[in-house]
Amino acid sequence: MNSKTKSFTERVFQSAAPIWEKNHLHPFVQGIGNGTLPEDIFIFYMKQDYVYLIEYARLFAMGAAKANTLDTMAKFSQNLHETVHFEMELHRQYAAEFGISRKELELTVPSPINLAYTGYMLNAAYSGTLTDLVACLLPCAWDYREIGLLLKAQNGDTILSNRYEKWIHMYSSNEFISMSQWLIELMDNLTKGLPEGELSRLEKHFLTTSRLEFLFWESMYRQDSWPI
Ligand SMILES: Cc1ncc(CO)c(N)n1
Repeated sequence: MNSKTKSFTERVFQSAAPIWEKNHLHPFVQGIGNGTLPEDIFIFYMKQDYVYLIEYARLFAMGAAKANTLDTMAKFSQNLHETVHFEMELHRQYAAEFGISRKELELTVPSPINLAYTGYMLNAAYSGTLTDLVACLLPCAWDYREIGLLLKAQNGDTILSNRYEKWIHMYSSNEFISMSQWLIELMDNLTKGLPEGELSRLEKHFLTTSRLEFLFWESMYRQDSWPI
């Protein structure tokens, strides 16, 4: 297949495959799937992910501001709403189970990798186009969907007795799947006919945030925070 017949998302799905495979096999991800991930590690992650999602939601708000059509603006606004009221509710529920208040969640100090990840995306989004913004966002939404579906398929009915069932349920839900599908289609529409120079810049964003996803899993597993 040459680059004329391959869509941008087909192209990056292939080039990011080795990174995504590492994400899917990561002991953190596998530990969610089979329920063996230690609770203290999961709590550390939930708190970090909560503040990550505040910045991720901000990217949707910026997407609305940069949108070129009213439909696109409406979709970004819907995704912002769903992230804040639906996805982050998962974190608030787990936190409540673990006796962590909403305030404490919100006051979590982002770890170095967390800050590197959101900082990279925010910088690309503030200084770039809507297409740069979506190229950065896409691996977050798309690979979580891959992980949600994979863990569901790998673990069958045992998921029902898994303490992380709600997490798996969230990322394999119809709402989450259709949100990431919309981003995939938007990305293909935005990149249609772009010159190779621009496509490779956008691919770099996609690969960088895919690698940051890996580093995020890795650093949460180790519970990395600031050394000083
Ligand atoms: C780090 C990270 N990436 C992606 C998602 C999916 O929204 C998430 N919750 N956290």
